[in-house]
Amino acid sequence: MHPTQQPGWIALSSHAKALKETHLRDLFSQDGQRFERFSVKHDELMLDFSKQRITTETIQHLKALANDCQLKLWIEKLFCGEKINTSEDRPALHTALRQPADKALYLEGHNIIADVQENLEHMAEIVERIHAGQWRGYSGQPIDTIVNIGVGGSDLGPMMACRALSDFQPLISNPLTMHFVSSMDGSQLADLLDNLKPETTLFIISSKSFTTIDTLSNANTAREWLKKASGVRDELLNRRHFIGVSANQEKMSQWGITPKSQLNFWDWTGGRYSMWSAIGLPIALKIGMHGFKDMLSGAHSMDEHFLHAPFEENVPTLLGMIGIWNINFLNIHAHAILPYDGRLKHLPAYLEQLEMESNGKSTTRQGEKTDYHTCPILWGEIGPNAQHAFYQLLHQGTESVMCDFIAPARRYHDTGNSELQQQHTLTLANCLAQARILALGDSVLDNSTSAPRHMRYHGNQPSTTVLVDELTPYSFGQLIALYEHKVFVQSVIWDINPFDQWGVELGKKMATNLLQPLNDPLAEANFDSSTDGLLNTIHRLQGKS
Ligand SMILES: O=P(O)(O)OC[C@H]1O[C@H](O)[C@H](O)[C@@H](O)[C@@H]1O
Repeated sequence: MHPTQQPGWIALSSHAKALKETHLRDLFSQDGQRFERFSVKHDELMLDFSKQRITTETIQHLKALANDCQLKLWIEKLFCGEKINTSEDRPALHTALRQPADKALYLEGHNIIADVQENLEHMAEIVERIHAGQWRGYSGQPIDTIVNIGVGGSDLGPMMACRALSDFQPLISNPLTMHFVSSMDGSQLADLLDNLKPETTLFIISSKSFTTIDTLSNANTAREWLKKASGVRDELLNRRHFIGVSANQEKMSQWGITPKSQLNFWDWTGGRYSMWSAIGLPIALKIGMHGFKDMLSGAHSMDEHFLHAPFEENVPTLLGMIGIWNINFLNIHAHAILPYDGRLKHLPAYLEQLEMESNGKSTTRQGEKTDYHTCPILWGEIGPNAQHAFYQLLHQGTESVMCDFIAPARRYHDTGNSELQQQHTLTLANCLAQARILALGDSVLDNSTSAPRHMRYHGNQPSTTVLVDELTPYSFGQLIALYEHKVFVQSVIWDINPFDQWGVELGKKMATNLLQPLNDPLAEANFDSSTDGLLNTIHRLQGKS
C-alpha cells in the first residue's frame, strides 16, 4: 500500500496538525521528564530525542507507521541477504562484513562469512608487512607513505575513519604517513607528488568498479610520476607500489595490479557501505588490524540491536522514524550534521553521500513517482566552526532545520593535559548551549521579549544529541552503523530502494560525449545554447579558435 494511505501516516498527519502551534518551549514546560522519556541508550551511544517536536503520542503513531510498512520484515530481509536491491538484482550485505568469524551466512549455497574472514586475513598480511617495514619500494627502501586513490564510497569512509581514529595508531617500527586523493582534476595529487618520495610511496587504488574515470586518471598520473622518477619498468612498479581494492578482479588485473596485491570485495557491498570491507585497508593501516576489528565489532553490536531491539528502544529505528516525522509531517527539508569533535571533520561529507545517494530518490519500488518528500538536503561542519559560519541561519533564518549534535562525553581525561581537558569542556558547553537555544529560543533569558526583533531567537528548531561515551574504534563503528540503519528505516517507509544510484549515471555519459567537442573545436557540437556557448568560450580562452 502507498505509504500515505497507511493508517499510521493518516494518524500522524492529524497529529501534526494538532501539534502545529506547540513550541518546544511548551513541550518542555508541560513535561519535566522529557529527557527520561525521550532518551535512549545502546552500548556506547546515548541519543537524546527530547529536543525533537514529539510527544509520546508521536512515538506511538510512528511505531504504527513502521508496523504498517512492515519495517521488521524488511530488516530481516536486509540481514538474511534477500535481493532487496532489485534494480541491480543483488542483496545489500554490509552487515555480513562485521559478523563474527564463527557465524555463517549462505548466499546461493555459499558461506560468505568464510569469504569475509579470508579477506580479512589477506588484509592483515598486507598490514603486517607494511607495518614491519617489509613492504619495500623499487629501490629496496621500506614504504613509509600511503596514498589512497578513490572517490565517493572508496574515499569518504576510509578518510573519515582515519581522521576520527588517529589517536589509536599502534606503535609500529615503521610509522606511516597517509594521504587521500579523490579529485578528478588532479589538483590534490599534483600538490602531493611535489612533496612525496617515489621510492617509499605506496598507492592504494580503491574502486569497487575499477572503471571510475576520476580514480583511474589519478592512478595513471601516479604511475607516470613513478616511472619518470624511477626509470624502472612497469612490472616492478606495479608490484611494489600499487595495491588494488575492488569487486572487479578482471579490471584490476588489466590495469596491472599484481594478483598478490589485489584485495577483493563483492557486488553485494554497496560503495557507500564499503568501509567495512577491504576498502577499509587505509583504516587498518592507520589503527592496526586490531583496531579495525574493534570497529567491526562496534558496528556488529549496532546490527544486533537494530535486528532485535523493540521499537521503543531501537536507536536506529527511532532516529529514522523521527526523521520521517520532521520531513513528512513537520515539513522540514534541511538537516545539519554538527559534530562537536574535530576528529569527526569528515563525518558530514560521509553522511551526505550515505543519506543523499541512498535516499535522494523519487521513484518507489513499484516504479511510481513519490508524492511525498524523501531525503532532505544534508550538510554539516564541525559544530564550533559552524557556529561562526552558518548558525546565524539556524537561529534567525526563515528555514526550519533539524540538527544532529554529535559529541563524545569523555576526551583527554587520561592525558593529564588540563588545557586540553578544558578545551573539551568548552566544546561540550557550546554543544549543549546551541542545542538548548535552538530548541527554546530566547525564552531561556528572563527579559527576552523586550529585545529588538533583530536580537530575538525564535527557537523551535528540533535536534537530536548523540552522546558517545568516548570516541574509540568500537564506538565509531556503532555510530556509523547507526546512520546506515537509520537510512534503511527511512527507505522502507518511503518505499524506495536505498542501494542503487542511477541518478549519477547520465552525468558520466554526458561528460564522455563532451570530451571530443572540448578537445576539437571543429568537432560537431549541437547540445543546447548554454553548453555550446560555454564550449565556444572555452575554446577561445584556450586559444583553440
Ligand atoms: O568505487 P567506485 O566504483 O570507483 O565508485 C566510486 C563512487 O562513484 C559512483 O559514481 C557512485 O556514485 C558512488 O556510489 C561510488 O562510491
